Amino acid sequence: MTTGIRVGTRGSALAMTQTTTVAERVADLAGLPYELVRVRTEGDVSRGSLSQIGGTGVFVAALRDALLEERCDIAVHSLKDLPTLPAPGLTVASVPEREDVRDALCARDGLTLATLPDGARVGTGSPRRAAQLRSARPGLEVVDIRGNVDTRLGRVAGLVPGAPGDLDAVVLAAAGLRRLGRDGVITELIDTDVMLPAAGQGALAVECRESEATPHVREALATYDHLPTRLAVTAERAVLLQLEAGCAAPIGALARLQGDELSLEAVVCSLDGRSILRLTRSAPATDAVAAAQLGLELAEELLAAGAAGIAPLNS
Ligand SMILES: NCc1[nH]cc(CCC(=O)O)c1CC(=O)O
Repeated sequence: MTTGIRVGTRGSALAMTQTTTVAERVADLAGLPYELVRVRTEGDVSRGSLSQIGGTGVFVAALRDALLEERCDIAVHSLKDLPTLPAPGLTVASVPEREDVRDALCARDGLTLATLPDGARVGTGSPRRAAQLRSARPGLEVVDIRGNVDTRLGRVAGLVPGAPGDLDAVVLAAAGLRRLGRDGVITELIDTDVMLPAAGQGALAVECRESEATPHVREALATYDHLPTRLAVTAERAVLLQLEAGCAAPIGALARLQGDELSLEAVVCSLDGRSILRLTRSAPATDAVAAAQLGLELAEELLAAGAAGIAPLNS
């Protein structure tokens, strides 16, 4: 009997493309076949707003259960959706090379942040994006939306034929649009000086059981790991961990590795976008311990500068 790699995935178009890309690469490296195992998550089922569903990791918990119950062998997550606390018995065995980290404006008529008229309605479900949008353009009306990528794009007037667009623009992660082949709708890749992305944005995480017994699978995942990306996201996530921040907190974090130097930037925003605390810190980082330490130190600096008074950190 041949034992292939069972790869757990959510059913959304984005999850399916991400997972298929990873599965093909891992299977190729391991020299084994693979099959996809579809898992429904609470985040896909519920229609409530993300902040209403509450708790971290609504998209992730069901996949982790499937791993622990041995219904699949590896699971692919968007790293920014992965709770900062590890799951007992599981390990993030691979963090592949990151896609574009930026947020993308998808507007009607080619409009950009600079050219959207005052009063324009811009959709996002993310308090981080909402706050930074309000800060960049106080005249915009930010509208709370959710749903998968196509649902969101369909809300923009004239963007998706036949969809009743009631918004002037939406903001989505460039990475997701690229992976879906939908980056043609992007009218502006928002500079990270204007909008700092979420910790882990644009990166994927491949999780497996700590006790995963197949050496070919373990080795394939280790080979697929991209150290610069892993160091960057480790630092970014350490900021959230140290701030005890929830997944809906208005916080951005972005690290970049230049040579051996890891440069980490983080922002904490008030929900109305009027107070923005943004700090940068660098340190030599060649391993995950040093990267995590950098994130921890930047979080302490943010707290010392009053982060807890600016934003609802635990939301
Ligand atoms: N929270 C949903 C989610 N999780 C990951 C991505 C995009 C891809 C990525 O950041 O890797 C998205 C959609 C979005 O924010 O536009």
